[in-house]
Amino acid sequence: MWPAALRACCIQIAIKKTYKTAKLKKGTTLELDIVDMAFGGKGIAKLPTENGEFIVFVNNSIPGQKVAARITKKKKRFAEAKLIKVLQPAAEETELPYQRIPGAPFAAWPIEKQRTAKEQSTLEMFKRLGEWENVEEVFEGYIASPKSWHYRNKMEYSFSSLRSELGTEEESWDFALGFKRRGQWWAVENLDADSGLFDEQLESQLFRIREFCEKTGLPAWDPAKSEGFFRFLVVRKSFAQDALLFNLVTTSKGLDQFDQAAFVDLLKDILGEDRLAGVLHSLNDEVGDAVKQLPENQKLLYGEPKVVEELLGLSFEISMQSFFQTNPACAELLYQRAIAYAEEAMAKLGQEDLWVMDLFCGTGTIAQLLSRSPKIQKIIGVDIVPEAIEDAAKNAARNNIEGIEFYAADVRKFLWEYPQFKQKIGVIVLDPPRGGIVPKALKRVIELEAPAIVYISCNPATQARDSLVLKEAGYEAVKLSLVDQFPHTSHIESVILYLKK
Ligand SMILES: C[S@@+](CC[C@H](N)C(=O)[O-])C[C@H]1O[C@@H](n2cnc3c(N)ncnc32)[C@H](O)[C@@H]1O
Repeated sequence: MWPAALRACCIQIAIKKTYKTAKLKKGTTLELDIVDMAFGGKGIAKLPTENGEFIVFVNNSIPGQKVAARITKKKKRFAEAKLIKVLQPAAEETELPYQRIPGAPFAAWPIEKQRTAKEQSTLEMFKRLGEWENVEEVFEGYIASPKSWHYRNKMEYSFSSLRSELGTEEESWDFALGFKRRGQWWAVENLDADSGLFDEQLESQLFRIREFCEKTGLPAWDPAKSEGFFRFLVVRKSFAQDALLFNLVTTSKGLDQFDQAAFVDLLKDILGEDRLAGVLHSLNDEVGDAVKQLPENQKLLYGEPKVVEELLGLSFEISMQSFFQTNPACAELLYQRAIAYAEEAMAKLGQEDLWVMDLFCGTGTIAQLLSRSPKIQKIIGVDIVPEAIEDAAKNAARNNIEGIEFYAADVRKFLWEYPQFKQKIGVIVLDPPRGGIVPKALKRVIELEAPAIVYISCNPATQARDSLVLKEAGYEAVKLSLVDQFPHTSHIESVILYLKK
């Protein structure tokens, strides 16, 4: 018998496979062992090749998993691959009492593991993309979501006449309502049970909505022909009211055969009248695959077209098309941190009559919270969505807050058209959408010459890119916090305080 060490060594030699880099082509499917994680929820597999180690990044996979993944992009030393299937879960993954959905790829991974992976990979990314060497020194901590489950206040379900079998790539022509299978836009996996992310009462009965719609005889959206009747079901929830607002999006083809009153009755039956805030029906005849909730194409079938949410003692009326933070309990912590950074900057400035700008202000949440500060004389809020600005103005009135100037405008155009704000602003709060700030808009922001910027981002990678530009312009990042607004996903929110040198 060979000694144990020698036996182990021989086994390793036997199973260690060397890959030919030429064979690692786009379109090739591989079985991979995920050993680490990079920013953005990309699992890392390391393959030995004739040229040394070759890295494969697999979206939405976690260390410890064995996966099947297809190469989508190949470079000299690494490739990107699309997750096809988890062949073997990681040892740390747990059984869940929920239906797994594509939007929550890490749900079975303990939340503490998610935290470590998100924290480390985000700091690493800031160092690399943002050239931010001392990031650990200014990092003030990771704020966990107060709720790990049922934290979301909005869901968009899709209808499709192409159903994807759960957990497989098999598709069949069938009436489906749920979520699009990961990585593609045509086939939908039925949601037949609570996903653990949104509203348990609704999701455990969503199948009844599917059955009702199918029985009407009207077709679900056919992604191949770009036609059909049922397209999307968007649901917004208020935790304060404990009520849901629905928007059913259909085409107009067959509208006269659709019994709207019966649809409302079904929702009342599912939730009970107390939990049904309102029902809207929107028409969208465009072929593009976007929800499009234009108010001019909307009819209110029941209740109110809005819900009311409460955050940090203020109350906010939110319409279907306005942005509102998806995880309100965690948003309170995010806002508190952003306000603390703004206040710290204001204390340094030492003035009592500051002007503050809340750019990309949505329904004006941050502007209204800032209005409590005695050091601020004037607040200007800007957002491109007119309904969000209408909501912002109404919300300020509702909260008895006066004097905030809200503008419905593109930030870049606004700053171009109102040059009078240059050198007048003490603190700028920036909270752009996931794509970040377009370079011309960032240039205009820099031209304001504000001594401090508080930049909130739901995509730290674009924030890291913007940080380089801000650094060039003399802004030093002095504080950073990460906030887990999106448990079970690869996403993370970050808040940075920049001071002008
Ligand atoms: C991440 S949200 C932030 C909203 C707000 N600060 C909050 O916490 O509720 C980004 C906002 O940017 C707005 N937006 C997107 N592009 C814009 C642009 N070019 N100019 C102005 N606002 C824009 C969106 O309508 C959305 O309300």
